[in-house]
Amino acid sequence: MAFQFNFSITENVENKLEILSDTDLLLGSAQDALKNQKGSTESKEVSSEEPAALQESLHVYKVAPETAALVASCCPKPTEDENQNETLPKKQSYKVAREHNIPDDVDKVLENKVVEALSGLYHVNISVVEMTLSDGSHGEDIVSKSISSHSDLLPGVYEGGMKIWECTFDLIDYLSTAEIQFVNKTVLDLGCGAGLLGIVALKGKAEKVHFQDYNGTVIDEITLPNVVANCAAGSDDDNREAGEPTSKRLKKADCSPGLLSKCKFFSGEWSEFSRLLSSDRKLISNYDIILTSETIYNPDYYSALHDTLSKLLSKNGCVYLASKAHYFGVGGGVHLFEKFIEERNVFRTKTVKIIDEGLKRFIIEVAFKNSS
Ligand SMILES: C[S@@+](CC[C@H](N)C(=O)[O-])C[C@H]1O[C@@H](n2cnc3c(N)ncnc32)[C@H](O)[C@@H]1O
Repeated sequence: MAFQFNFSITENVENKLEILSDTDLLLGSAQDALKNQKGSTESKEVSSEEPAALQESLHVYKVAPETAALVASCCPKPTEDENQNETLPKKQSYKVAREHNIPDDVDKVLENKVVEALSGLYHVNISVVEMTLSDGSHGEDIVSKSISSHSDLLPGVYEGGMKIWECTFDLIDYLSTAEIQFVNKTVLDLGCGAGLLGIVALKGKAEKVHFQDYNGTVIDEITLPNVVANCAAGSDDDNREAGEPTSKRLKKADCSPGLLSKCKFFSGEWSEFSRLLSSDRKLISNYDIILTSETIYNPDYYSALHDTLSKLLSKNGCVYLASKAHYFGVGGGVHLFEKFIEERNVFRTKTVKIIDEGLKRFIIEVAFKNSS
């Protein structure tokens, strides 16, 4: 596959977390640090063939040859700790799925994190997380790989979970205005990244909420801390009204064990994840609601995604999927995914919202054809 993901480097991200469009990059602080180190001025890497307006709205840009070389060298090479699936092409490596334990001492999860509030939800400041991980000594080393390749998507290595993507906020809005009920439901936030969708379900009194991300680093450093921050005593809505300082260092999580015990956290590639759930009877493997945002950018993953949805969704369950119309440079998008679904003839889809500002975005519902 040709590697064409890349994005612009934004300035002005220090010490603040904003709702990001896909031209924004949360690696900002760490990248600035790297820039300063190199004493160089990074410039946007865009194709001169794209119209200027289009370039601005894209998060994917043509990749420099040295980046392509780096991505190519990252992806196909199997490493000792990566699972090699016999049924998959030999050259590709896929992350084995695993469950991440919630530490007994949840205070530790928020150590060295800066917690901020946005749209009534707490989340850790991602730039700070990246700074702490950018020395390359941390497991998957996705921060430095992402920085050195100038990319927030490295297929098979890093799938973008460190950043909060725009459609997450579209789906949060939709869930609220459509008054989607989570009470007593089992919910999966698939490709969760920051996990804000699952957190909304948790706050909506879901019975169980599971979070899945490709990268274990994302789960440990971002998703789990975000869930803990939102479960923390005193993090109820009353404390998050306008005027509240948006950034604070939580010294003590004081997390409600009741809420946290409803959650489970998983990393790994989708086929591996659904296999893990199906193989362990202690794990729920049928969800009433699956929430997923910005996960259909890469057509190469459609088969695994489709099969995972069909294995994990309960018979009368519903998937709420948020996506851009099209992911330039990567090739995926709503129409291609809907066509894929139609051909498989397992699910029906319904567009429930179109957001027609900037790059067109969609919320679609996916349910089994034979459901009631
Ligand atoms: C672009 S990010 C979106 C993150 C988050 N949902 C949001 O909207 O901010 C795509 C997410 O899908 C997950 N993902 C993408 N491809 C995957 C694959 N083949 N297997 C497992 N997870 C994958 C990644 O973990 C990543 O977090």
